[in-house]
Amino acid sequence: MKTKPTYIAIEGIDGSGKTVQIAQLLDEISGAGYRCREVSFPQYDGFFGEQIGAMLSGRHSVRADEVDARSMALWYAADRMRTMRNICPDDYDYIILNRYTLANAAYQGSRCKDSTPLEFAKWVFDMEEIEFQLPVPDLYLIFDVSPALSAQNVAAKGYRDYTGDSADVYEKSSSILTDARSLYREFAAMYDSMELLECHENGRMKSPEAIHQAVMDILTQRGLWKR
Ligand SMILES: Nc1ncnc2c1ncn2[C@@H]1O[C@H](COP(=O)(O)OP(=O)(O)O)[C@@H](O)[C@H]1O
Ligand SMILES: Cc1cn([C@H]2C[C@H](O)[C@@H](COP(=O)(O)OP(=O)(O)O)O2)c(=O)[nH]c1=O
Repeated sequence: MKTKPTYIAIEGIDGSGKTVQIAQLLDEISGAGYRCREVSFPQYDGFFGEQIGAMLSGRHSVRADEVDARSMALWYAADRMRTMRNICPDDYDYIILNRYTLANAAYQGSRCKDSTPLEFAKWVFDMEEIEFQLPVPDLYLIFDVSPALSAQNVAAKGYRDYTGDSADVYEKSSSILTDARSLYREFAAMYDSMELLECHENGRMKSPEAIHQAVMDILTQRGLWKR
């Protein structure tokens, strides 16, 4: 008997196509008769996520690119704890996470001044997985795109409640995006439970269909998907 859902976290820098692909993945999973849902982080309408959105917008007195990395990571971790404790794992076969703990390791790790990014990542995983006892994903699938494509795709997003028509403070920072992308690539090379998926070719996005097929191939190869 299945005891827990399969948790798949989709990661990557802003505008890497996570949300577009998760919609297709959910269609495929539910079409095959499995019970599934998406959980997206941060939860901008939640108690902690509302503050995160205000800090990301750049219009708050405290900005997300000025708060120290550990304090900022705590907000995101608290938002995850509040959200995940209200989800009953028995209700699902698959839970698809639109960003998760690894986003904290990559983005805040790229901003951290008091330790190396890898030491910081260990601190983040200890906080979220051990101290907060959050479920550990079966797979972190990291979408790789260049910062240039990221900027192009973010510009196509349009209005968002927390930041209006403008990009948020991390999306506006090419150094945060470049460093977070490098860290994602480093993590993918280091951990078996993480895998990089190149979503671009010759300076352009691969088609949504090609990326979806690659996602399903990876899940199949890892024994996480059987139609
Ligand atoms: N494979 C793709 N090819 C072309 N454009 C894409 C592709 N995937 C996403 N986009 C564009 O990028 C924008 C941002 O995608 P989205 O999935 O919201 O990114 P993320 O969730 O990673 O921030 C979309 O609105 C769409 O315009
Ligand atoms: C979930 C999460 C996001 N972040 C960062 C990554 C993003 O730049 C920012 C907002 O995430 P997100 O909502 O994915 O951005 P978007 O508005 O494009 O959907 O927060 C962290 O630093 N730590 C985290 O744990």
